Amino acid sequence: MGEKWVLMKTAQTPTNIAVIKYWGKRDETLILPVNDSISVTLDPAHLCTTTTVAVSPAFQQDRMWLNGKEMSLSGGRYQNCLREIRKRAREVEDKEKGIKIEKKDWEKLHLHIASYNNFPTAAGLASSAAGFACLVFALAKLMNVEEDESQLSAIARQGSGSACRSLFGGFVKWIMGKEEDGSDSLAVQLVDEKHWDDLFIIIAVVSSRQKETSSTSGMRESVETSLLLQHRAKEVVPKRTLKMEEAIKNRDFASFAKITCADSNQFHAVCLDTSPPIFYMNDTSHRIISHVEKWNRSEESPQVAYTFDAGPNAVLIAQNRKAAAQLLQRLLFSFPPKSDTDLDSYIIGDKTILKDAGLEGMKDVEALSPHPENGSAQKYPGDVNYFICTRPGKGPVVLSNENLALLDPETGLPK
Ligand SMILES: Nc1ncnc2c1ncn2[C@@H]1O[C@H](COP(=O)(O)OP(=O)(O)OP(=O)(O)O)[C@@H](O)[C@H]1O
Ligand SMILES: C[C@@](O)(CCOP(=O)(O)OP(=O)(O)O)CC(=O)O
Repeated sequence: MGEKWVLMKTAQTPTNIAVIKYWGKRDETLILPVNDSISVTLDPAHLCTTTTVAVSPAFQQDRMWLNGKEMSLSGGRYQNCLREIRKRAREVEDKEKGIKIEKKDWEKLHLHIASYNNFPTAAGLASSAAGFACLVFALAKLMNVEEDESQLSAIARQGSGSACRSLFGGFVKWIMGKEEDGSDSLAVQLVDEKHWDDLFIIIAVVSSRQKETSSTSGMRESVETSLLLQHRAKEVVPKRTLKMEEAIKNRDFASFAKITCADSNQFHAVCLDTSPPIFYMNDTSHRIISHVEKWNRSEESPQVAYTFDAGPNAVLIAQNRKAAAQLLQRLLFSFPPKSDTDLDSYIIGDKTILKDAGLEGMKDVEALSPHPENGSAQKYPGDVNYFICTRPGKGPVVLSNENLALLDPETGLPK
């Protein structure tokens, strides 16, 4: 194999937000959780990872570039994913390019990987979930791997637990499994993204000053010190997961919202029950919860569910566009942008919701009046960095348009 050919594949993968949280491992290396979890996949049109993987006999070593900067692949999580996917690589033939790779060649051939997140990395928006899912999915396509998405999810899981849920669109369950080798700890799709397409999601990216504890170390500390975590994993989550599956199947928003909020709150209670306690939410997060709770209580049935991961950002799931438009009015009244920010950069993603909310410019935001149920007309300009408007979305796809590849087809280096 002295030739200079380069063979590539590019894939795009969504991120996801858990409505029943994964928090705690029973095996740190294999990344096996102490409970099942359920998530909704977010529309990749607004939040996604694109990854190009390439193989060539000319490559001297495995290399990776994340958002244009070369990074090390020596970490255990990357090595585990690469090893597991290489094991499953099969013969690949591209007759047009005159390339033939035998199964055994994959052991010696090196890879180049370039990845780009269209949203901030390591900012509490689950970049590791989309990132590892995309890496595994793209490599599986390049290497002609036979395994289905669930089996690939068990590999992505070894990069970051929550990544296993990004192999599917719609609503996804990560089954914790029982086997010691982790072979049955994988994700399955509950319903696809079309099943409940009324839902609309608004993410408040909340400004935070302090550096948070990473999910990995936070959950390790919770497993070591929180009795509430033990109770949650054994008694609460198994029952809650069944109820959540029912709510999703029946599109029962009242039940969905109740369980989603309760589970987010219990996850943060576990963090407080950890020694030393971990604080992921801040005053702005608490204010958003209080707004949503008051509004839901003032209506006949809940309009919005909230959930927070290991950080202060609020993910707000509205039962439909109408509720989302009303939510946006409420949010923009209390959390307007700073005076030097325009609405166009403050509301990103699916901006069509602005029109539904009657908010075409800053003057409409300034004209908003307080909502009676809130009981406070106080404003907090600048406490939210920006809002991302999105919806439940589809799972990973291969991008066949070569122009979208992140590596040069001749050199295999970043474009
Ligand atoms: N596109 C990507 N491809 C491969 N790895 C990625 C990618 N994006 C992020 N990662 C990995 O994930 C790490 C960031 O994960 P981290 O858990 O700190 O943040 P996050 O996932 O954005 O936020 P959170 O877990 O709090 O929601 C990066 O340092 C990198 O190792
Ligand atoms: C709060 C969470 O977002 C925790 C996610 O944890 P990670 O998947 O980031 O942790 P590692 O498996 O150690 O990489 C809840 C969830 O996504 O279920």
